[in-house]
Amino acid sequence: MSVAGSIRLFSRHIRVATRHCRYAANMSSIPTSPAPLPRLSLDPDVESHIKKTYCNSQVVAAIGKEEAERKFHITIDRLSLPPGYTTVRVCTVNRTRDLIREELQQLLKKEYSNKAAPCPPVEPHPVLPDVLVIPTTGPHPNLQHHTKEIMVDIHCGAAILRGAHIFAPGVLGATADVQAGDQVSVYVDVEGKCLRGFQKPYSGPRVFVGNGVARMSRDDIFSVAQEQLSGIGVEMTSPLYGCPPLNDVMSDSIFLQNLPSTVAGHVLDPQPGERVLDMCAAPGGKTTHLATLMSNQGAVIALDKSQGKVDKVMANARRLGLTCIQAYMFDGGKAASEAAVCEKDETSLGDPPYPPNTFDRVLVDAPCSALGQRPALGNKMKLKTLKSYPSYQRRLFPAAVQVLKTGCTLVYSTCTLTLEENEGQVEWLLNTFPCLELVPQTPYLGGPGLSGTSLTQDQLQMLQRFEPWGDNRGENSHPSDRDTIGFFIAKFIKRAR
Ligand SMILES: C[S@@+](CC[C@H](N)C(=O)[O-])C[C@H]1O[C@@H](n2cnc3c(N)ncnc32)[C@H](O)[C@@H]1O
Repeated sequence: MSVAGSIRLFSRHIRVATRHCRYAANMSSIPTSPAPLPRLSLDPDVESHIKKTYCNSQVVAAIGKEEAERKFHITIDRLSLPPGYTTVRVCTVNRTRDLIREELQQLLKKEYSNKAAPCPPVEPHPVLPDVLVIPTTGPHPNLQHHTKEIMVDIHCGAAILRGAHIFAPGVLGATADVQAGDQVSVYVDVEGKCLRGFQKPYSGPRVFVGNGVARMSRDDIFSVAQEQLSGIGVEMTSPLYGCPPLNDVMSDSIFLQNLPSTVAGHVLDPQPGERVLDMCAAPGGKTTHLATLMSNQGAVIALDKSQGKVDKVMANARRLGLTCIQAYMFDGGKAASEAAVCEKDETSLGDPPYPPNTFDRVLVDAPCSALGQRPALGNKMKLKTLKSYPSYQRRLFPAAVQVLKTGCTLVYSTCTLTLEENEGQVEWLLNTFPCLELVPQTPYLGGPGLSGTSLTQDQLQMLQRFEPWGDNRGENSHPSDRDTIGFFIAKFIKRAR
C-alpha cells in the first residue's frame, strides 16, 4: 500500500470512537443527502452577519439587491465544495519547477495506474512561477453505496475531499463487520454527534464523501489505544471529488498551498539577504515560501503562540532544507521593544522582541474566522467568536508597524470573508497609522475589495479579495484563479511621516 496518500490528522482533529462504538447496526437505515454535498450549515447569526457583508448598503446601491444576494448565496454554496484546483507550491532553491513538475507527474501516473480514474495533468500556473496546478474532478455521480460503512469527522471529511486517504486514528466508527480488504462507503458526521462518547447508536445527519478499501479491520482500529494507532485505515479508491493524494509526496520539494496564499508571499516579495518577520507563522506555509523566494539567504523570523505550532514551522523548514528560518514561540503583538538589542549578524537576529526598524518586510497573516476555507462541511462558530477577531487582529499591528523599517513593506492577509476582518481592518490601519500607505499589489489574481467602509474605489482596487465564487477576477485569468478559497490581501509601505 502506498503511503503517498496517507494523512496525519492533527490530534485536535482526532476523536477516535471508543472501542465500544456500535452504531453499526442502525447506520444503513439513515437517509443520506441526495445532493453531492449539502450547503454549509452555519450558525444563523453568523450566516446573517456574512449576508450583511455581501449585501451592505453600499454594495446594494452599486449592484442591486438581487445581484448582491446572488453573490452571497453562491459564496455559501461554494464553501462546502473543494476548490477547482489543487495548487502545489514548489521549493525552487535546488531544482526548477519544470523538473519538479515532471517528477510529480510521473509519480501521479504510477499512483493512478491501478485506478479507474485517469491521471490528472500537472500544469505550471501561467503567472505564479513556483506554482503547479492540478484540476479537481467531480462530483463523480452514481457511486455505489456499500453496506459496510466508515464514519469520519468534518476535518477528516474535508481532507478526503482534497485527496487524502483516511489515517487510522481518523476513523470515528465502522460497521461491526468491516475487515481489511472490504469495500466501504465513507460518511462524514456533519454535526459532530459521533463525538459524544458513542453511548448510543449514531443518528445524526451524515454526508457521503466516497468509497474506499479498508486497510484495517474494525477490530484492528478499535481494539488499540488511539495513541498506538498508525497507518492508513481506509484507502480512498473512489472519492466523490478527485484531488490527487499528495501528502507525504516529494516532501522535500513541494508544499500543498491554496493559491491565494501563494499570491500573498509574492505580494510581500522578499529578496535574498533581507530580514523578514512572519508574525503568525504556523504551520509555516508562507514562512517557507518567503524563505524560498529569498533563495534561503537572509533571515525569516517566524512567530507563533505555542511550542507545538513553532515545532511544525521548523519541521516544514527542515523538510524543505530552508535554513534561514528561525521560529519562536512568541506573541506577535509583543514583537517590538525599544529596549531590545538585535544581534549584528544579518542572518541571526536572536530571540524576539526586536528593536524598531529591524525588518525589511513584515507579514501579518492574521488569525481569523477562516470562513473562506473550503471545503467546509460544518462550522459551529458563534457570532460572539466571529466578532472577537477584529480586535484580536488589531493587537498585532502596533508591533508590526514599529519593527518595520521606513520605506519597507507590510502585508496583511486573512482567509475569511467578513468586511470587519478585511476592508474594515485596512480602514482602521490607515486611520491609526498615518505612516502606512496602501499600495497596489503584484501579482494581482484576485478581485477588488468589497464596498461598505470609507475606503475609496481607488483604494478598493488596491486590495485583493479572492471570493469563492470567483467571477470577480479578470476575464483573462486562469481557471485555477477563479475557484479558490476565500482570501484577502492588503499591502502597505511605511512612509516617514
Ligand atoms: C492564519 S494562521 C497562519 C498560517 C500561516 N501563516 C501559514 O501560511 O501557514 C494564524 C496563526 O496565527 C497564530 N497566532 C494567533 N495569535 C497569535 C499571536 N498573538 N502571535 C503569534 N501568532 C499568533 C495562530 O496560532 C495561527 O497559527
